Amino acid sequence: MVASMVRCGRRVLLRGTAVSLLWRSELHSSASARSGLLLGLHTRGVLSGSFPEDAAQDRLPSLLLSGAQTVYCGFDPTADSLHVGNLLALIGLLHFRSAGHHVIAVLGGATAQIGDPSGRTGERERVSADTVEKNTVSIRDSIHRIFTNHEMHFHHSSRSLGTMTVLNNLSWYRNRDVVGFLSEAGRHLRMGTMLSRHSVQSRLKSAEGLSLTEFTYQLFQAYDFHHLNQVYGCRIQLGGTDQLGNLMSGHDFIHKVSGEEVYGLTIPLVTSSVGDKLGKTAGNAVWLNRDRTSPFELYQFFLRQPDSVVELYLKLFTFLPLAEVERLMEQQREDPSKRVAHKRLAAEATKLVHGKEGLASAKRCTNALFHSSVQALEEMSDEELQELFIEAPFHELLLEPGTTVIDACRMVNAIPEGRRGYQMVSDGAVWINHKQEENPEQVMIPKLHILSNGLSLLRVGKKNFYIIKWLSL
Ligand SMILES: N[C@@H](Cc1ccc(O)cc1)C(=O)O
Repeated sequence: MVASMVRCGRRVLLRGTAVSLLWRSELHSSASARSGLLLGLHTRGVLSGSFPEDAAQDRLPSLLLSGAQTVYCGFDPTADSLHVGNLLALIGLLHFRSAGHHVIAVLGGATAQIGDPSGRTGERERVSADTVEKNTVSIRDSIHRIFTNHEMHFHHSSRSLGTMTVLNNLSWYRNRDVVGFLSEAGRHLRMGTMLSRHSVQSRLKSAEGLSLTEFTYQLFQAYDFHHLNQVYGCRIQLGGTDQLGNLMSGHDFIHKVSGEEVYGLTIPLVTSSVGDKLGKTAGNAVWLNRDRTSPFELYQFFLRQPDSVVELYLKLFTFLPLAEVERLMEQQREDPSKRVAHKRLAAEATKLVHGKEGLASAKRCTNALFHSSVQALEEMSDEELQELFIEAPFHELLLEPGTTVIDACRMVNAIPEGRRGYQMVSDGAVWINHKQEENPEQVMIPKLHILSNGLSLLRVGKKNFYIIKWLSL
């Protein structure tokens, strides 16, 4: 069993007293709408630390109370979809937006081509400019979708939301000449400090080492922060705990250029007990784009989480008030077999990522698969059915009058040829639309064997599924 935990949650506990004092002072400073945001996020576990470390004590809370701030977080489009691990950073931005602050998601069209060495044991394979561009489009869409879902389903307060902007950092590097950039920007970072970063040190010590390209990464992320500071007045950057070095470089850079105080806030990296990033166990990443991970799979991923983490995940991955989380946990303790907490977690997270329709699809698929519901099967679209039975071959067949069960099985090569196949059906190995069918000569009957959406779900043995879409002339 994979028990999960928030890795830097431990760090928070170690420094517990100091940190909670830091965030608590914000609560005392004002009762205005934005008060308690940092404390609230820290209590939920969404924020784990800040840079400068003592800023969370008074300067940062006062800044947040002084008026709407601009907060940013960056994502490198090295794949065509974000994954569950990135969801927490988006949720962090959404909390700030709900509190009336303006948020910017930066897509690293430029930085994805450099490759961030933070948290990586080896150099990334180079991603071509074309691929990065395609990835950027698909990730931009998913970020917009998630922000819209949040606005529609999770922002219940009368307070107005801050703005949300998605930018691509390639737009400010595309026309920069390399000599100009190095001679201007490069001067604001010191080699000694850059070399001391954990991401650099750990790689320098490894057999693979670190390329110059990767080493320059922190300069780019620092410059991004500076650019957003100049253009949008952005003074806060969010990032995973592995981003701390990059957040510090941004802080140093801006401090050198303008003397302005800016802040970094870290979000815990959620890892499984075996140390994998959340959702990346056994090479099976859980993605936020439907064509990679269906709403049903995402729903099941949260549903399957061990009991030990469900409370934490409700705080991290949903916007439910803490009192509601507590109430759910009480119900869960009363009757753990009902899995109320898991179900709510799965529903909330799926609705955030895929909207109401996505959640309905996840539930339909769950009913069709695990509760053998024919009605759910009947309501499913071709796309859903294929998502559900990812491995199952999909066949489009012409429905001729008199087609029998054995004909259908043979047409999709579900059973061996000849006598053996015939015997398998008679022995009860074949199920159509969740009903056992033991008569090979039985004619395929509409409504029973063929659902009103023109589909038949054929199962041979325990888990060999075949989807047939019947076409009639
Ligand atoms: N370095 C970040 C992504 C990022 C890119 C550009 C930025 O300006 C900020 C962050 C990561 O790998 O997660």
